[in-house]
Amino acid sequence: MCSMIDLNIKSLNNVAQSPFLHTNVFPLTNEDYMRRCAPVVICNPNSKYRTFNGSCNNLKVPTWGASNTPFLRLLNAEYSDGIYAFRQQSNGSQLPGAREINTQLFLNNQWFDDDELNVLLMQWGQFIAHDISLLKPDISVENCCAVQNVSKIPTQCQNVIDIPINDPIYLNNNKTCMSFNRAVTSANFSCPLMPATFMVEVSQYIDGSQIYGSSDTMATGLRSLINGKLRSDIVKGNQNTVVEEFCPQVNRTTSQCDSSTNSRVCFQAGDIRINQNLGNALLHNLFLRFHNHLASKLSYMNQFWTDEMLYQETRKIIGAVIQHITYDHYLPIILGDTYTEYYGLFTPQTIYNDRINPSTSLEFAASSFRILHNQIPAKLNFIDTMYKVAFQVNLTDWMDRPDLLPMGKNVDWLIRGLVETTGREYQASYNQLISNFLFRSNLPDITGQDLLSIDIQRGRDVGLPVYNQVRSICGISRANSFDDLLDLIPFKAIQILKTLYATVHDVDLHVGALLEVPEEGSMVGPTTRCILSDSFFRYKYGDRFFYDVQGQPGSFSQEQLKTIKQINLGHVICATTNLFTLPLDVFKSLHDFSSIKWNCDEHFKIDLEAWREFK
Ligand code: HEM
Ligand SMILES: [Ca+2]
Repeated sequence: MCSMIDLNIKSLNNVAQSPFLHTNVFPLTNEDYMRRCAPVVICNPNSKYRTFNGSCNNLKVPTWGASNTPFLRLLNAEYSDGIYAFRQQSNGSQLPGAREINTQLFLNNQWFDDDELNVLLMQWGQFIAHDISLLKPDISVENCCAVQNVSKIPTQCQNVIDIPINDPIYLNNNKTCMSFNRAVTSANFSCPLMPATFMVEVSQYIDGSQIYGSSDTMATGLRSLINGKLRSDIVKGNQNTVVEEFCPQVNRTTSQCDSSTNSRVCFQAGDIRINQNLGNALLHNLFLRFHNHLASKLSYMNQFWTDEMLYQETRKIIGAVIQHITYDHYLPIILGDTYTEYYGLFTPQTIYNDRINPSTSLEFAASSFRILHNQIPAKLNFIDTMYKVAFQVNLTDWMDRPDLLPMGKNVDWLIRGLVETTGREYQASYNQLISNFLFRSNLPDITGQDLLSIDIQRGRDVGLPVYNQVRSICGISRANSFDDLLDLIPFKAIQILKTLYATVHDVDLHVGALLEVPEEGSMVGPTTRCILSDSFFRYKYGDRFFYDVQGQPGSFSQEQLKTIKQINLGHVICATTNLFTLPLDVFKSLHDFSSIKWNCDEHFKIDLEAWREFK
């Protein structure tokens, strides 16, 4: 385990880049934190296991990718004062309001075509997002709208979202303000830097930190310390038979849960967002069960293994499974399979490169990966064993309230719902409910929020570069006029952009990217695809513990790798629920239910023989 520093500054000058970015010039600020504030860390190069916070993965720059270190900037910060104030248009005027943009460009664009892909695909994306990124808003003032008339508006409340007077949804509520809290900066971590620098508060590698936690203390608190298992709540049936296992619960009044909602259940996991919505809470619960299931099997096989060995070996397998599902099953659908293969995101074996910075980029976290917010459905289906929709809930009615999950057969019914409900087709809009009624809370002034406006505003908060600049760093020609955008954005949308922005150089990254039409075979536009690929390239080639890297102290044996490569999300579902059958490709729903003949017992069995150790 690491303690204090051993930072080799020289190695920072020698970074390698992904093949997706067409530039060799990167912001100098990327190194400021490393030079001025990074703690000294001494690593054990022989450790077989990852640290919880991600440090010591890169032995030359041990803090790369660690929790509580800054986001990477691919391009310079865009602030009107060069430091922290929101960007202005090129003619010095204010940018169009984020909500104004949503109402003019996106709100009425929703259509209802379904895809053959299912809602589980969306949910996997969010689960991964929480593994690699957490940018916390400064919520020391809860409702920023309430402090707009005070003589000195608190800094984090100075950029609330204006609601236009003719807003189609909020019109009747006399709402003029939507609360927005700016994100905490490195100054909150005793490291004031200029321009504003933002910190990732989770381990940035794809390592299951949302399950296990991103610090030693958090990880220990989640362990049972018996037979390698995680702490859990067992819900018992009538005859005291064990029926279901859930993540442990904590009191709602803790910071983990929003006490303003009238709900009972508050789960605990490695990531504070576990309770944010039912689908996310569901995946967390399945992975907790999966961990405990694998730990039991390993312990039965290797009875002399200690709790620590069982826990760490299981954690290692779970991290590998998450990476395997992400790179081999999820990304080819999102980015296109020919593309992922061509650019080495989908390869038989990863060669680790210690010059690749594995950190999460701001462009990725504050915009590009959030483009997939457009996959979120308005409603979730709970589907029974007869494949009938037992009931339906609005996703936004259950934000921060996972109460439904431990009731009746809801775990089974919801996972069947995610698998059997077709997803939202790629489109330049978010669904109506998430665009208007996100976090509808009991507070009198807040009738609802708009995720798309928040995403646009968050981009400005962290000083994201404009759309045109990101296009060019991605090798797409820089537009000189609005009409040059016609290569990627539909004509009608460009006409509206002209009414909103002063010039084409002012268009926000999130706005331009969401309007782009995806290329054949991919689910996102070319600019988004470039930034997503850049990040997933970093998380793969910059991770010394990536599951198929060979020659490291913790590398899997060939036999073990073979087993991991056979596992998909279907195996996880079969091992942790009462479902008997699944589609073979678990991210695709089958409209014809009679064709679902893939039995859990036959097709989704896991054999851990490769982990048997002979003493
Ligand atoms: C299930 C529905 C989802 C809900 C309700 C939801 C909601 C949210 C909210 C409220 C935020 C924070 C906004 C802010 O204050 O800046 C956020 C951030 C984010 N979301 Fe989602 N989201 C969902 C699904 C997804 C999906 C499917 C993806 C990607 C595939 C995704 C990727 C992200 C990312 C990357 C962030 C930034 C994380 C950070 O750095 O803190 N989300 N989401
Ligand atoms: Ca992580």
